[in-house]
Amino acid sequence: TRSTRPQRLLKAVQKKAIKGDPQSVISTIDYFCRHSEWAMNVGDEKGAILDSVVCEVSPSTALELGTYCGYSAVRIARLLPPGTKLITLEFNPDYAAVARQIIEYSGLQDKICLVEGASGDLIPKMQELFGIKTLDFVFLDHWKDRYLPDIKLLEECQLLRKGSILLADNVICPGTPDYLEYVRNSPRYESKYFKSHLEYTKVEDGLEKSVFLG
Ligand SMILES: CCNc1ncnc2c1ncn2[C@@H]1O[C@H](/C=C/CNC(=O)c2cc(-c3ccc(F)cc3)cc(O)c2O)[C@@H](O)[C@H]1O
Ligand SMILES: [Mg+2]
Repeated sequence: TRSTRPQRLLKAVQKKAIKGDPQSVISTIDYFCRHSEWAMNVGDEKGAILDSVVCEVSPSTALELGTYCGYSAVRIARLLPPGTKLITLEFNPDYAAVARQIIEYSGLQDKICLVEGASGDLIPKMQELFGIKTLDFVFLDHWKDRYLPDIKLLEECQLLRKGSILLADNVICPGTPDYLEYVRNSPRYESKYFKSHLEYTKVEDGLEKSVFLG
């Protein structure tokens, strides 16, 4: 049967990227998605904004919702201080399998904990599963109608503390209107929009950075 797009993306990484070199894996994926097949990675333009927020927060505990092929997991983990880990949740086993191989190829497997499962099931178990109290940084890039219910769940599970940073992809395209309305109007968040473009295109998109105020 025909290969899937994530499998073709993985093949391009294994063929063209330098093993153990995260930047080379990132550049190879961006080149493939710009010149061969578009894929829904956060991409290089929004990725640079993601990088700057990760560097600014320098999180001890970081969570990503929606691993897909692992592109943003590699982007985030390559910037994490030694001894810190990114937890990334992915509920599609085929995508998780590709992501594991891309993460391993980049050499960052010791800084990334990829957990297969749905955010709604795993978030309530995070403290016990990973021995964490709260999260310093959360990157949201999974199903757009799940951003709002999942941050409400993070609040309920007391996984956010005063100063926790949420960074959400695609708040314009495909768009997350209910999430935006919530973080921009809730007294519990201070929100800021970073205008950019949909990965590998000229279409407007952006990231929303929200600080939990406790
Ligand atoms: C059920 C909710 N919980 C979940 N828990 C764990 N993993 C989840 C979950 N939802 C979805 N996922 C996974 O996250 C990923 C889903 C991402 C959804 N992203 C998008 O739809 C998306 C879509 C576009 C886009 C933009 C313009 C277009 F014309 C076409 C597509 C661009 C993006 O940057 C996107 O992120 C998949 O790997 C999926 O298996
Ligand atoms: Mg996205």
